[in-house]
Amino acid sequence: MAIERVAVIGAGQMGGGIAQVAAQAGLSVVLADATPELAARGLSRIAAGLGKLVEKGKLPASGREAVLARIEAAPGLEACAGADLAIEAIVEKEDAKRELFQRLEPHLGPRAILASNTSSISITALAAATRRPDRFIGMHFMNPPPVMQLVEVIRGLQTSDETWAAVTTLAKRLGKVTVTSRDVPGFIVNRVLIPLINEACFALQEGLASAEDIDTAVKLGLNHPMGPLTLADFIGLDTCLYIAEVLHRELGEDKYRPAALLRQHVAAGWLGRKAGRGFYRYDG
Ligand SMILES: CC(=O)CC(=O)SCCNC(=O)CCNC(=O)[C@H](O)C(C)(C)COP(=O)(O)OP(=O)(O)OC[C@H]1O[C@@H](n2cnc3c(N)ncnc32)[C@H](O)[C@@H]1OP(=O)(O)O
Ligand SMILES: NC(=O)C1=CN([C@@H]2O[C@H](COP(=O)(O)OP(=O)(O)OC[C@H]3O[C@@H](n4cnc5c(N)ncnc54)[C@H](OP(=O)(O)O)[C@@H]3O)[C@@H](O)[C@H]2O)C=CC1
Repeated sequence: MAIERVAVIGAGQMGGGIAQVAAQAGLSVVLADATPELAARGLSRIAAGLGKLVEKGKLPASGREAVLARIEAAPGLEACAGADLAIEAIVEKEDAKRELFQRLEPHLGPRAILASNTSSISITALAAATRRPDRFIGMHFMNPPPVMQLVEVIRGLQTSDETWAAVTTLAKRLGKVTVTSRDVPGFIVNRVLIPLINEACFALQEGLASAEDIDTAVKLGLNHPMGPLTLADFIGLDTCLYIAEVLHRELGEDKYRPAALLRQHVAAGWLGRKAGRGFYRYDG
């Protein structure tokens, strides 16, 4: 089935980025969040991101307007009616996601596909909470979605071949490279990344070196674009903790236990760049 109209639910850093990518590829997009303010905030972040591209001469000003015109920012879920695909990008909590899908489904047509951008939660379990488990799939974009090439496609036990083919084709139309993962906690990327970030938190907690030196060592020593603590701040420390908890609980091995320092930062509300403070401070 061809996908022309996409709804993105959750206008945070990922939802906004996914909406932007879809609109840049010519699709019609609804960006929904709980309140008008949150939906509008998502849209203004997209406008700012596109503005950077105009400044760099990579997009004409008219192109920016055309992309923005394809995105409707909406409070609530009613505006998602008519979507061929709904991509959920709300907080990384299973209960919240299940509840959202149950509220969303009555607004969608019977053939619409449901996708979750979850970083770690079982697609099979989320699918089972809906009435269309065969048309449910994981579509995991990387942060920031407009820049990163990869989309992980995660098949739940019930995902049909048709759903997989439609979503993989769409991801390619969005200019992304896809990999397909089985539905195992953390999938591919976070199975590898979150233990790295968590280990950096343990290293900091143990006083192995300063945050700056841990980051510089990994950045320059391994040629990563960002050190792991900077990357954790960029992802959001709450999101990193929730993913680490899923890995620990579901894979059942002590090696995945989240560092106490990570828990403490989240408890303090130091959630990273989006909160103005994480392992580092971000002014303005
Ligand atoms: C947690 C999970 O579940 C999974 C995950 O996502 S894990 C996290 C994965 N992400 C990463 O690992 C990111 C690592 N960091 C990086 O790759 C880089 O630091 C970064 C891309 C984030 C920023 O790179 P940078 O060079 O410092 O920034 P910047 O120069 O502003 O942007 C880089 C390019 O992206 C483009 N860009 C930035 N924002 C953009 C936007 N909103 N829309 C379109 N293009 C954008 C810029 O135009 C620029 O392009 P050129 O190089 O061609 O000029
Ligand atoms: N950050 C990252 O690097 C990546 C994250 N992801 C995944 O994407 C999803 C979103 O992450 P991210 O964008 O970083 O998170 P953000 O915190 O930036 O955004 C989440 C958005 O969803 C809203 N929201 C939260 N709970 C609900 C709810 N119950 N109903 C409706 N809206 C809600 C939030 O509103 P409010 O601000 O009011 O809470 C916010 O606007 C998570 O599943 C995460 O694991 C995937 C890849 C990378």
